[in-house]
Amino acid sequence: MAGIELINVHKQYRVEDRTVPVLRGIGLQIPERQITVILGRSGCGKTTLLRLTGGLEEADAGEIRYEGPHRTAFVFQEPRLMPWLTVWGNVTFGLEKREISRKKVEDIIATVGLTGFEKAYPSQLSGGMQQRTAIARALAYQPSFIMMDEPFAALDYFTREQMQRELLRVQQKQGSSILFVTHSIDEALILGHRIVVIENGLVKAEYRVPESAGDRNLLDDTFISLKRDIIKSL
Ligand SMILES: Nc1ncnc2c1ncn2[C@@H]1O[C@H](COP(=O)(O)OP(=O)(O)OP(=O)(O)O)[C@@H](O)[C@H]1O
Repeated sequence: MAGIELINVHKQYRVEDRTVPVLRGIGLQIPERQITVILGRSGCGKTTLLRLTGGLEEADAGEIRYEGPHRTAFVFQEPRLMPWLTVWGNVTFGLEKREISRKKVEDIIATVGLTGFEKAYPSQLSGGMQQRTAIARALAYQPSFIMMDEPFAALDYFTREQMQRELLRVQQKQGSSILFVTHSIDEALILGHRIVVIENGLVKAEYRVPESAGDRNLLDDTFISLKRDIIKSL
């Protein structure tokens, strides 16, 4: 299976004279062209797992194997846009002209619903629009994987719901490979093709969301029973 494989990954931090073990032997397959959600309580090591998988930090032990070409983009809780650049400037920041065509940038901006705002500055955008710009920037980088760390956590309920639906649509359209961290079970159920529950630095449980789940009505029996199972495992 193409994607990323984590084999017995360990990570600990030192805080003053204490050692804080965070990941204690994570084994995980992260397939391409799907959304894999990492779910767990606050402090269980989700962000650490994402940072290691994305190459921002190194594991103390174990192995992270990338199959195929490897290029990672990140989307964080805050959009982290350059305030002095427009939407267009932010989306294309750091990219050479030959790396991406004008048409492709226009398509990506359209995909995230920002057509007409290319010349706007971050201060002129709502929180949701800023986060859409951050997602467009990640897509423009044409990564093999997008690492998303609670990207909608700072948004209000309605914007968050809308952004989740939009992300699913974008993922389906682009066939993107996404690793998505959240502590919200509902968000995991709305977005995940696979949901991985982390506890005590280990993979506690893995769930596959049935393909037939279609447009993801969380009040469907399938989702209610899946949610019940996840709550039991948390
Ligand atoms: N750079 C660091 N130095 C020391 N300790 C750290 C560092 N980064 C994370 N930790 C510790 O590792 C543990 C896991 O942190 P992490 O941010 O991965 O958890 P999380 O599951 O993403 O939490 P949350 O949902 O609250 O964001 C925490 O106890 C945290 O204090």
